[in-house]
Amino acid sequence: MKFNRIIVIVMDSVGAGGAPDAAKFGDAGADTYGHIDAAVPLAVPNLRRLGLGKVAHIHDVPTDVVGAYGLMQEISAGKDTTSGHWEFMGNPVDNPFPTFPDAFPKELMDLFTAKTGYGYIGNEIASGTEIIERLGPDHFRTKQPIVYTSADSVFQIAAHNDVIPLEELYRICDITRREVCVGPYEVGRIIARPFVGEQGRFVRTGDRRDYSRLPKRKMVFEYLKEAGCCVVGVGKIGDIYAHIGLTESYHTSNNGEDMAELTKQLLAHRRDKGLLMANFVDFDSQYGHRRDVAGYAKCIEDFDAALGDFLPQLQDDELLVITADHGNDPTWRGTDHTRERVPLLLYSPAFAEAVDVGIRQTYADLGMTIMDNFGLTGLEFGTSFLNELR
Ligand SMILES: O=P(O)(O)O[C@H]1O[C@H](CO)[C@@H](O)[C@H]1O
Ligand SMILES: [Mn+2]
Ligand SMILES: [Mn+2]
Repeated sequence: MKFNRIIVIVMDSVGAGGAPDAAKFGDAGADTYGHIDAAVPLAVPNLRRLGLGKVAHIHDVPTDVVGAYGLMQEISAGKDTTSGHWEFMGNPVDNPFPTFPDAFPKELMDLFTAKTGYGYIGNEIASGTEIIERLGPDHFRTKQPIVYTSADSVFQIAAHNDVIPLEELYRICDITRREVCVGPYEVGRIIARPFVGEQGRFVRTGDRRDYSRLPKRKMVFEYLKEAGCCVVGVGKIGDIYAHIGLTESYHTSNNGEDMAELTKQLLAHRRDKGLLMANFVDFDSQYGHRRDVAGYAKCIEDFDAALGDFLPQLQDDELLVITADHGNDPTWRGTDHTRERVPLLLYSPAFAEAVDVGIRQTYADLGMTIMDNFGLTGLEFGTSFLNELR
């Protein structure tokens, strides 16, 4: 089968457990879908119709499956968003991005001050919502940004909009990306974390911005763009792929906006060939890292309901792919991502039968399938599953 448009939805962090190398990450047994469903049985009729029940450990509700389904395994050295996404598009990350379990060394922070002109408070491993409440008074008093990291390869910079205006925060992040976090300090992402409100009730705004490091290999987006295809990113896609190879990019603030924008772009691109891709971040940022099981379950159910309105809009010449970039089991220890396999759910109204595409050995199988669909070559990693679809 061939399609004119491929629509990829990444449900950020909604893994299905079972990664063979999970123990290397301290995650043997982690299972985002399985553990959420064990706590709050999920009502997800649309995902089930696409075959979710065949690949995730969720309670058994007999359903007529209309999609093709499988799982994908990650080969990248990391379990962060960037590694997962880049691997989708043919660029697995060979060396782990640097992490800083003891916070950033003085040498790096001195460089931060020299290059940005700002001091800093914090410089610790922290949860973003907790650290802004705790250091809020210091932040207002000193006017310095709050710097923190996590188990991921991230340099996060939080500032209240009244202390450091948004554009100034972005400027600090941009300098940090280009001139501070370089060489051995080349972290996966610099993240701007603006917030507003009163002490005790601070809220982070949707103006978060991620500054990705640059990929070392050419990825699917660039091949598509060169071939004259549209490459439309929705949500964090532009940031995650360092704005390379996109023909259009639409920033959004939450899952609801993602679905609305994706639907709008689908309708706007009906005459084009190419890729539309959205990353739905709320699962991860609002619930996974917060270890909020009930909230995560509700978020999945809300997504499923929105999917119920999206699916009937698809045409025969369109293929929908729903997957995830890593796990973030909200029942697991800590507050970080978990190494897991991810579901691979495929659907087109042109499908005649449900097909099991098995356990894919790398996320790059998705990218290779997209290349195959558009008759492109050049990607080093991945095996296409296009011929398996019926
Ligand atoms: O606690 P917050 O600020 O949400 O940070 C989380 O968001 C980062 C990027 O996804 C992760 O590394 C995790 O630390
Ligand atoms: Mn992610
Ligand atoms: Mn995350």
